Amino acid sequence: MEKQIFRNFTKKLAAKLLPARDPDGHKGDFGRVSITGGSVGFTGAPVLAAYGAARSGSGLVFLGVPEPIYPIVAGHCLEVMPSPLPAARGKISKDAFFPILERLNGCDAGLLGPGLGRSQDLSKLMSKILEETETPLVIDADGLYAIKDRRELLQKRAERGLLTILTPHEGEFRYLSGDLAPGREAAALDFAKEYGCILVLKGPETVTALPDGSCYVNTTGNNGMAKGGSGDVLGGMILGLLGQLVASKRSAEADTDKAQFSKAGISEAGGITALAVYLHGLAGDIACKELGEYGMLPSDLAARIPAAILEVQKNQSQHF
Ligand SMILES: NC(=O)C1=CN([C@@H]2O[C@H](COP(=O)(O)OP(=O)(O)OC[C@H]3O[C@@H](n4cnc5c(N)ncnc54)[C@H](O)[C@@H]3O)[C@@H](O)[C@H]2O)[C@@H](O)CC1
Ligand SMILES: Nc1ncnc2c1ncn2[C@@H]1O[C@H](COP(=O)(O)OP(=O)(O)O)[C@@H](O)[C@H]1O
Repeated sequence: MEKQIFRNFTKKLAAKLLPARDPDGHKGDFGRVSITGGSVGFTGAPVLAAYGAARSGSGLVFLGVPEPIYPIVAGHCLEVMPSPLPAARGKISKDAFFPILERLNGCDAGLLGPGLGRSQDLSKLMSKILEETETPLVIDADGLYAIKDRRELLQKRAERGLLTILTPHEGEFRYLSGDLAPGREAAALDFAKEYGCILVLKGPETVTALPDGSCYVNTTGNNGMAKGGSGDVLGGMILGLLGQLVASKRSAEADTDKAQFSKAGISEAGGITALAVYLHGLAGDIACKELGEYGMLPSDLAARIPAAILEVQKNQSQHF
């Protein structure tokens, strides 16, 4: 009988899953991560994602955006390292394939999609990247739209032992052909099993489903987060924590192939993903207490990720 665990994610579990930080660690030990996104009109999404990753403990965060928005994005980046990518009509163009691939291949994890925009060329470009890179990937927002008709690429990555995490809200889940009729948990699990990916179905009580049939149901968050940009912060947080997981495996076993995710590895990645969802909601709850659900912004949430992590760390010292 397959596993079907509907576990409410608690602070105690968060404390257990929060990755330990080596006191002697350097930035390379805490994950190099890459974000690809942005377009004219969507300049905030990639920056919010980048700060979601940076505030979650990433050692190095790279951000690739189309050349026309590069000066705006760079003006919002201090710790994050932005670079301009070839563009056409305000969006990343197909000529960006090699620079994106090269950057991804040098990283522990990549995020594709925040503010990317939509076009046939972008769908082809994203599909080619999914086929070519072995780096673990988080796909969000317009990245999901880009691959909606090429979902077999997810199964192919899974067959090669490559990790892919998808983060749709219910609207995005529907156009990925997800069927919500059986209920959110069952729907997320069906999709994760069919495509061999980790599926984060966002909303109140976000569900993180794993292909092995287990899933986590989140317990944090509030309606002050129902504002454009909150999801972008979450994509970055998942990326940041995933990068740390991959980097820790890389340093623990010198000969580990970062591309291969065993069953145990996927289970760990699922735990880290659910942890990111929990911390994202907790940061939102802290922002809500201070600012209220009307006025709090996704950038306020991103600024409170450190407070959320500290609250979980306090629980670590109480229980372990
Ligand atoms: N500051 C920024 O630069 C922002 C950029 N954003 C970017 O805008 C692009 C479009 O993203 P959107 O999510 O707005 O795409 P859409 O608004 O096109 O959403 C896709 C579909 O889902 C429906 N939908 C939206 N949210 C839903 C929910 N929570 N539950 C059920 N159905 C829902 C919509 O009605 C639509 O049919 C993305 O690339 C995203 O990253 C947004 O995140 C907003 C902020
Ligand atoms: N009412 C709510 N309660 C708890 N969390 C919410 C609520 N509304 C939205 N969220 C969270 O906020 C985020 C919204 O992401 P998303 O729908 O992708 O929007 P966007 O990409 O525009 O930021 C998700 O993580 C979701 O779980």
